[in-house]
Amino acid sequence: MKFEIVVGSVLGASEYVAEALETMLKEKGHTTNCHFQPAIDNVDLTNILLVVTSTHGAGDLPDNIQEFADDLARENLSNVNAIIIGLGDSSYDTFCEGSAEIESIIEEEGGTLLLPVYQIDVLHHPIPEDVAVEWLSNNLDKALNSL
Ligand SMILES: Cc1cc2nc3c(=O)[nH]c(=O)nc-3n(C[C@H](O)[C@H](O)[C@H](O)COP(=O)(O)O)c2cc1C
Repeated sequence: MKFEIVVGSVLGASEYVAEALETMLKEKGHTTNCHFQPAIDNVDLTNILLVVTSTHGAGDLPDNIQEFADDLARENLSNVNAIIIGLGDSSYDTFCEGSAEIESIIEEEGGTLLLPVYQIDVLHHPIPEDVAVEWLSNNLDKALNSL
């Protein structure tokens, strides 16, 4: 399968997660395009959309993914299959709201989430790429079987 990995990050943690996921997916024989500065025109939405994003500000998406999210909300996503991983810190009462925003956009525009959103609390998982790789490895077959 082909994956478009779209990253929202301020401090780099989500980028590490995306890179680790990319390595794992390639090891399993999949193809990946990783977008650290995502632009809707460069993301092939016929592939599986894998969004990895943190939350910043007061529950906001990182700046680098904001325009992509706005553009995504203007698309018809009825043929889009997506997986979302959110990074956040549960000491904020806006825990992982950035990933929740992406989830809302995908659902409102008719897209399909292949798995429930996986939220990583960096307070408890200081190396988020480890749990992200473990989670996606364990759930990939289930996600792909639903296609
Ligand atoms: C200024 C600032 C604001 C943050 N706001 C939130 C927030 O509202 N909700 C949340 O869940 N996490 C919040 N976080 C935690 C980050 O999402 C978390 O540290 C994440 O791992 C950062 O990933 P990144 O390096 O990819 O940006 C905030 C972190 C900082 C430094």
